[in-house]
Amino acid sequence: MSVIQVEHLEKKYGRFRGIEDLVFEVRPGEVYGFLGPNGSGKTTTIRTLLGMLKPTAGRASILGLDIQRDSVRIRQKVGYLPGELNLYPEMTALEVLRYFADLRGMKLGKEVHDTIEKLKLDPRKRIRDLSKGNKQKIGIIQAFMHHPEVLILDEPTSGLDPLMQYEFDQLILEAKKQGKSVLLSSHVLGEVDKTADRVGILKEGRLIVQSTMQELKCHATQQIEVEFVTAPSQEALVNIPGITDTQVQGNRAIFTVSGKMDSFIKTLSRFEILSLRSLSADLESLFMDYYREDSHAQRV
Ligand SMILES: Nc1ncnc2c1ncn2[C@@H]1O[C@H](COP(=O)(O)OP(=O)(O)OP(=O)(O)O)[C@@H](O)[C@H]1O
Repeated sequence: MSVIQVEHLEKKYGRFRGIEDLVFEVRPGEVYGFLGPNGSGKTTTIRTLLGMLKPTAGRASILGLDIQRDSVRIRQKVGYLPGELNLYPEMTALEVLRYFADLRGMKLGKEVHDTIEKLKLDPRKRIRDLSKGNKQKIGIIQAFMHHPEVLILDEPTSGLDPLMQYEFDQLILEAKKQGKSVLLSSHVLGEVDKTADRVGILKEGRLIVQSTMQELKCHATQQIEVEFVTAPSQEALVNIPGITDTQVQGNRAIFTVSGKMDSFIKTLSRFEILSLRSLSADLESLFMDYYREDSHAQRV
């Protein structure tokens, strides 16, 4: 059974499009990266799933509960981080976290204090004195604190520095290890690529692509730097299937490989090779292509 099941969900704001005909699922123990540029409908989807907005068509369920009928029970079972967090400015970080814990009938345990430390949040500071990133940490901690089976996080890492992004990834990977399911929205692929199993890309209210991260990586171009024992002739390196660009300098070459590596590796095996180094896959530019192009292709 899917943990989140979305069937032809639509939300219009009067005449204006929010989301249209959304179909996707989040499976048990899966991290689903919900990606899209500004205004593509990520927040509308999440707010509809949590019963804050009424869908204009379609249906969805979370843990088998209907998003319209059972929204109160859903909210109890889900850890939610809203896109915009409104916190009382005069309270300290710790007071706010205690307040969230009280709402859930729990005490702040050692685990929460450990996370406060890991994320380097100063619990004594007042909300009004905290930076955007530090406020975001409070949002993240409250979403995880009651050990929910499902996490729905709207742009959780906006405002976090790379070190904190790393700590956040560890929290997500730990939750995944415990079998939890996560819907993680972002407008940047790099924010979900260490944790997501699958991604869905939204554009103008519609899902234009669904893919596993593995498959997405297969479609991304990748640069491979090869050092040959003796410089190969230029002719020997042209027309290799899957190679979109080759730069040769002396006995070194950088190949831009698109898709599968198989033909490339087989061609290389004819040469005597000193070293081979993979430069990182260019996922970001693949992602930008999806944002730009009008494709409505659907890959799963
Ligand atoms: N209350 C509203 N009334 C009218 N249109 C709205 C309302 N809220 C959102 N929209 C529209 O719905 C569309 C989707 O917006 P939404 O906020 O869901 O996108 P998003 O992907 O979360 O964007 P961002 O990354 O900027 O937060 C946009 O065109 C937006 O203008």
